[in-house]
Amino acid sequence: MTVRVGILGATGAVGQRFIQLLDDHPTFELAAVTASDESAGKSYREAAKWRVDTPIPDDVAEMEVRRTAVDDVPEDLDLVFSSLPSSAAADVEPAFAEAGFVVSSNSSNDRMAPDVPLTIPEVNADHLGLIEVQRDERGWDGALIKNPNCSTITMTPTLAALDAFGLERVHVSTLQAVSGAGYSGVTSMEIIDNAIPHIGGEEEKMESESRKLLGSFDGAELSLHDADVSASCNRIPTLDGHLENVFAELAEDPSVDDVADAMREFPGIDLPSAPDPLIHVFEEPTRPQPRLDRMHGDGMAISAGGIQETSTGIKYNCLAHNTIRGAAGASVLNGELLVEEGWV
Ligand SMILES: NC(=O)C1=CN([C@@H]2O[C@H](COP(=O)(O)OP(=O)(O)OC[C@H]3O[C@@H](n4cnc5c(N)ncnc54)[C@H](OP(=O)(O)O)[C@@H]3O)[C@@H](O)[C@H]2O)C=CC1
Ligand SMILES: N[C@@H](CC(=O)OP(=O)(O)O)C(=O)O
Repeated sequence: MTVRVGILGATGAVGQRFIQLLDDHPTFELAAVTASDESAGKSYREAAKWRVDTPIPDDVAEMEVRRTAVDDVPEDLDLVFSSLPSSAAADVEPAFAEAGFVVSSNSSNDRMAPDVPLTIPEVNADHLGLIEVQRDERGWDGALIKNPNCSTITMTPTLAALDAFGLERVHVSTLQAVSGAGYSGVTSMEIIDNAIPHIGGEEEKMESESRKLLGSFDGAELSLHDADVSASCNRIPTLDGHLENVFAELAEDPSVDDVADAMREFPGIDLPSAPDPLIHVFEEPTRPQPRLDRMHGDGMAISAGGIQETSTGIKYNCLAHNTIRGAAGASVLNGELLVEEGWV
């Protein structure tokens, strides 16, 4: 089966990751790339400042970049990935869904909308059922689904594993790579020899998105998980890979081994881009590390380590590649789930 896909915002940092991940994909065939009006009409090679560590695929390099508008992309696209700035995505994505396109988006707008599935396939695939609610409420033939923020997606599979012991409260502190801010997001003068203890909006996203992902869907309505989540977000001078220190309080009192087993055995999913295992648990207290561990499972695995008991529960570290598992790879995996479950 071949699924014809397009990418909205294909020339940007996340768009380039999409192109890298879709090259030689077993199911998805890239049929259209869009960007801003300034790039439209150019070849992809001309329009994109290519910064990914593999060459631009030859066929993509010669593709013409289209305007990001419903009437400028082929009508027969089966699935559209979106990596637009959220300010542009807020109008564009609903217009595509209304016109009948199924949109798998990485942008932050609408992630918390009650009728928009926010999905990590291994954690809450059943939330895709919200598409029916969305179509009823909005009168759309297409659909809009989201993957979470990169820092949220790094910790949430480990929290899902811990929920077997009754997740009650989470404190998390992040050490986030500069690529999360985009190529020009932080200047070298700001970040070299430094750490910046604030990332606008990030803490609120981690606190709300994680509770939606871990929440339950009864077929009509989604309830947020009861856990209290508090985040503190920091930018550090790594290139890729967000490392996070998590402190969790649980209803039960599992041992370190119980927690490690629950993470190791947390089920993955059988989709082309899914890692196996989902969570790689290290015994060494000095792992995971961004440079050494961000490419586990081709950049799609979550790494965890340093699991210890505390006076109130459990603490550990976790890590994921922020622009692969945390961005383009997450949207591609959601696209694969949409195909598998018959929404595309
Ligand atoms: N989860 C994560 O870790 C990350 C998520 N993100 C999110 O992904 C999205 C994209 O980020 P990133 O790739 O860094 O952004 P970039 O600025 O690198 O790329 C933005 C893309 O959107 C296009 N674009 C910009 N404005 C418009 C517009 N008004 N209409 C149509 N197209 C437009 C650009 O085209 P052109 O080249 O012509 O300007 C480009 O293709 C953002 O929402 C960001 O927050 C980003 C990084 C990491
Ligand atoms: N804010 C994230 C990246 C990002 O753009 O997140 P979001 O997808 O929520 O907009 C970071 O700085 O690492």
